[in-house]
Amino acid sequence: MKQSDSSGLRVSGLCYRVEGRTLLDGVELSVSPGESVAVTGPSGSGKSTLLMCILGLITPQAGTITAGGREITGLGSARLAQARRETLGMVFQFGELLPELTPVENVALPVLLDGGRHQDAYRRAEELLGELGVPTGTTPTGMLSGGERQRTAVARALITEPAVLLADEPTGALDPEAKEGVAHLLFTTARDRGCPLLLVTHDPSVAGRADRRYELQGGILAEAGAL
Ligand SMILES: Nc1ncnc2c1ncn2[C@@H]1O[C@H](COP(=O)(O)OP(=O)(O)OP(=O)(O)O)[C@@H](O)[C@H]1O
Repeated sequence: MKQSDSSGLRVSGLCYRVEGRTLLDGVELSVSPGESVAVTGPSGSGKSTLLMCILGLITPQAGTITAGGREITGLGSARLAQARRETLGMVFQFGELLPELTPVENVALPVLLDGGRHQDAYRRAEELLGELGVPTGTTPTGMLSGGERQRTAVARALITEPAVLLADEPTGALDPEAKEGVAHLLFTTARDRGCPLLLVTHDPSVAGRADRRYELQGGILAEAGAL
């Protein structure tokens, strides 16, 4: 894991409005290294929008975001893309993997795209997939089970040794057994690697695994049960 400073992930005064709707209204959030935070809230309340702001894929109207000691907000597009690649790991609901590539190829891809050595990228991808219990043969990723695909997505998020791990409904497309496996993997991985985990979910049992739980509603992020 690249050394993050003690701040982990820090979101301060974050505001995002779109088409006259305020989705984020002065959101404050800190996640320490090794700590996990789950965000729940009604559909359309802006949970994914919060993650998109942290990823720098959309620009908030106000506020600052610091990840691993690096300020994400206010960077130009090239430096933002670099900061995203080096600092943030993201797991999406449907993995967002290339189905025709093998799991090793999918996991190695971020390193190769960043100019890393082919041999190192493949070796590290195989190691990670082995640790996470995914077959490393020649089977295309699209033919794996849903749980194996999500484990591959977790491995891909981890290969760059991100300072912060983000997940948007990472178990939303899984059956109950696979869901438990992937949720367990995400939370233990974050804790064991000392990586802050910010996870968005509709699933109370997944949210219940987090160290802290928040609800986003009407633009306000508050501790679960406080709204
Ligand atoms: N660029 C945009 N233009 C118009 N509306 C937008 C834009 N971006 C987001 N929205 C709207 O903002 C709202 C919040 O979307 P978001 O995906 O963040 O919600 P969510 O809480 O993650 O929802 P879900 O739980 O259903 O995934 C939605 O109503 C969405 O349609």
